[in-house]
Amino acid sequence: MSFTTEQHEREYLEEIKEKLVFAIQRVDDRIKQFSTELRQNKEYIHEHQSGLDEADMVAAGQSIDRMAFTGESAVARKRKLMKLRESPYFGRIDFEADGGGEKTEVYIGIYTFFDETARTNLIYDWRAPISAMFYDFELGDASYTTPARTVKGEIVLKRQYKIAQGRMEFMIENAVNIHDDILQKELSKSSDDKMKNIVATIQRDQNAVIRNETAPVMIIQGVAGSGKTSIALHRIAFLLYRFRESIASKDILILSPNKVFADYISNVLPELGEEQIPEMEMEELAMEVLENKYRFQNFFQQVAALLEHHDEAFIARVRAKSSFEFLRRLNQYLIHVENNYFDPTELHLAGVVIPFPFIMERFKSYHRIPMLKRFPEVIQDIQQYIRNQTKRKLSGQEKARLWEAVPRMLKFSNVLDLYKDFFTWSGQPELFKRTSHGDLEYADVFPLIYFKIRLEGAQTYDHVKHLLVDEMQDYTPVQYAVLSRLFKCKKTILGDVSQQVNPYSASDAEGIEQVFPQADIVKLFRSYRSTFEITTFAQRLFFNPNLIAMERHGAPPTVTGFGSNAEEIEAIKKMVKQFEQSGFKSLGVICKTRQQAEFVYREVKAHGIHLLTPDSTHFKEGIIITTAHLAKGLEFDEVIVPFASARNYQTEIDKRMLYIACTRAMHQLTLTYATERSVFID
Ligand SMILES: Nc1ncnc2c1ncn2[C@@H]1O[C@H](COP(=O)(O)OP(=O)(O)OP(=O)(O)O)[C@@H](O)[C@H]1O
Repeated sequence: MSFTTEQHEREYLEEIKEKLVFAIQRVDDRIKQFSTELRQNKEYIHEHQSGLDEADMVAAGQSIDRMAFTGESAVARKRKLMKLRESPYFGRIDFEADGGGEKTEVYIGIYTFFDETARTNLIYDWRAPISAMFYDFELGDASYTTPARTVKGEIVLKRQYKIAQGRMEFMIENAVNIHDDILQKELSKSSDDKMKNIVATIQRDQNAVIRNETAPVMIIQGVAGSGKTSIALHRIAFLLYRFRESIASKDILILSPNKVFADYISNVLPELGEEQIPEMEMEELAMEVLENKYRFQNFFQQVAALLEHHDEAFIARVRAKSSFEFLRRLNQYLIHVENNYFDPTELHLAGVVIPFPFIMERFKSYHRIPMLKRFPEVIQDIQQYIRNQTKRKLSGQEKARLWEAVPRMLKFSNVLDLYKDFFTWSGQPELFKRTSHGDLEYADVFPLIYFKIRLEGAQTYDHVKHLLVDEMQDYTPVQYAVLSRLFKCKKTILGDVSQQVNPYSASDAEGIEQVFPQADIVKLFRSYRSTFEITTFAQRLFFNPNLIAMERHGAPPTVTGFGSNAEEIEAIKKMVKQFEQSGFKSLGVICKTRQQAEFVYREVKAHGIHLLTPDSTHFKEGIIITTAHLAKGLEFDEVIVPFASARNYQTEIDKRMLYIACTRAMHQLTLTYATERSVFID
């Protein structure tokens, strides 16, 4: 790149920064003006309170609310401008539309910056239609689509910039495939904080997912570190921008695996200028739909039970309830119930005989209403039948008799009883068992909810306009059937089938597609998180022939054996100390079980080390000791996996945990064991 080009860009950056400073001043003045007016209005109301009638008070209140809202928007605008001043843009394309139009210089940043004096867009939001070309095309023919039309033309120049604290660190002229240099730089950085935005380096296939506006259900199946969660959050930011008239952050819901993960990703949308979206865990949803009427085991407890004891009967129960076949059987049984469990008898009331076929026919005619909710309709029809015969209204006592007789014609009155009956009907009563505490097993919770929805109905979540489901592999077809009935909105569902924490109960994209046949499936094979060496190591645990590892190199993972656990712990303590001097910012010590994590925590305990358990609600920076289950979705510069011994990692579920733990490492991975190493890393 010529010196003059770079010099020119640096000057242009200064020009833009000046304009930003000027814009910030103007917003500041407006904010001051709003707050003065607001104060004056409040004072006026206070002073004239006695002279104002109710209507005046309401009007004054509304005016204050309006002013406060406008003031808040100005404050938000100022925040965005301040951020832009630090890093105004990261890319530029010069585009010539076909038909001899003018060349447009499109500088792309995290937000729009519109120069009100010149009435031009100085910076385009990365989500603007024209900005899509930055991600989709290199130099040459290009096009972009607006809601109204497709514009074709040519990109004649393309540049990338790294601007931090208002200073241009470097710029790259893109004659060929651009993204790799800057992407490599971004990926090799240390990470000490929560998840970050990736707007400057979104890849083409990722961009297609982010900007997909049409899919009613979008399933993203991607290998570990392929950017699924990042993409899903950028997709939400995109949808909030594209459909800003009809969708706000509060209308989106993310079903997240746990509170730590929810906290870990909570920075991304605010960084992109959007508000955080509401979050819920599956268990919270279950509790809400079941109206807190049942006590049940949660998913963490189910997985812990599977890890701690190899109980064949328990595994069989979990496995049976996670198949698509199970959902099919539930549906078959519901048809059986519909056809056989309402058994009307002839009724004698008010001197009239109501024949049972009439009652049956009325009951069936309401097949669209859940069975347990049909009685009011059927009873009303019977009353009408009697009125037609007797030409009089029924007495209170007669009505009470009807209300007693009709519900009794149904062979059950309680959803849980019916759910238990399902197992008798299917000839497998042994598949229903409560935990040793008398709670429902986790595997029964969503089938029970499914029955509740079908038999009693349930509240729906119509206020949710987009549902995001992360870690899709951990949910069963029945869970998806429940989600499809509760949430009628569009959905983005993402996960990685190799990262199941419960191999007996997991879904892949094709399985989920059976519940959502209208879904678009996208598969991502390029892994960005880990060095080539770490990805290659993890591939030996679960080989995916389609996976593409980043050509980013680092130290090969090490596997170190010790004579005893005590020696192993001493070595881990040393590694933690070394980490503190290493220049890395985050370390995850990832164990198989909670007990092991607690043990390491007690042994290594030192200032600044955090233990994450299923009860934790926040992600912590620095050194974290936790389990593979909880570490899922997180990442660390360095990962230590203790107790990688033959005894500790021997079953299928153990292997999954090991895989999850290893794939959390970005730059360095160390496994330790005492006596004999696990066969999985042999
Ligand atoms: N286009 C990109 N530019 C820069 N960084 C990226 C890009 N795509 C992904 N990354 C980085 O790769 C890492 C993994 O991303 P993310 O956590 O979203 O992946 P994931 O597929 O959800 O991972 P996992 O399933 O293993 O938890 C993150 O550090 C993310 O910032």
